[in-house]
Amino acid sequence: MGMRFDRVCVTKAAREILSEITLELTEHRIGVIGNNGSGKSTFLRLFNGLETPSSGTVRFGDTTDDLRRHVGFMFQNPDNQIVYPMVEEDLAFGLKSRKLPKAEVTERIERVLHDLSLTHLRDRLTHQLSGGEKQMVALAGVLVTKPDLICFDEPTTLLDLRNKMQFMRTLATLPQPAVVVSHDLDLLAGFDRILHIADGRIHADGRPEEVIPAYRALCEM
Ligand SMILES: Nc1ncnc2c1ncn2[C@@H]1O[C@H](COP(=O)(O)OP(=O)(O)OP(=O)(O)O)[C@@H](O)[C@H]1O
Repeated sequence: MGMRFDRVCVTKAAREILSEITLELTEHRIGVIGNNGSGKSTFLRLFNGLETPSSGTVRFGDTTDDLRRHVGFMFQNPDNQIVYPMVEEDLAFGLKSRKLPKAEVTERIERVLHDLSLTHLRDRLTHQLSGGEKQMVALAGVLVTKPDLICFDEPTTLLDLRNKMQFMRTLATLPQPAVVVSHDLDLLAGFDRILHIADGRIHADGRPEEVIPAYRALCEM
């Protein structure tokens, strides 16, 4: 099961931000690259309904509804994602609407904190965390919901080398497919498919060993 974009356009303030995007995405790891302002974040937000197309359709499998239930989203800025004062409360928040038994909520939180080596942050105040710690807590908040697919918008920008490596290990072991927008081209090198977006269109679409060097060459011109 994958995402399908059919002739998707997004227009804002009378300007076309994304134009006629038609794609079927079934690969396990998909990277999205492109210059600032090219439309990458707008494209990614379409995956879970944070953005709606001005025309065209976005489907997960057969459904256009309830994309948010299927698709988890990690924001570029973790402050957009963390809402509760305590880390543990914040992680439980994402599970509230799912009406899970309390024991399962606790078990999921403990497991994710352990897997990300974040157990020491469980009782910390979220507003006192460093940027990188917040980014890791935001990742934990996505993982506890066990989405079918996960979108990451610039997930490593605030991370130090240790946490970046932790993130990369986590990404490598995630069972779900993931779509990652990043300017960190090394992060995407081992991916299955890379989309290069330029001026709101898919400029190139293929294997990283083809698309990334071509993008680098364009940037050097
Ligand atoms: N609400 C809005 N109204 C008008 N223009 C917008 C709006 N949201 C985004 N844009 C414009 O759409 C374009 C694409 O923005 P987007 O954030 O998708 O780019 P991006 O490729 O993710 O950029 P970056 O790499 O800098 O994060 C930009 O020119 C931006 O200014």
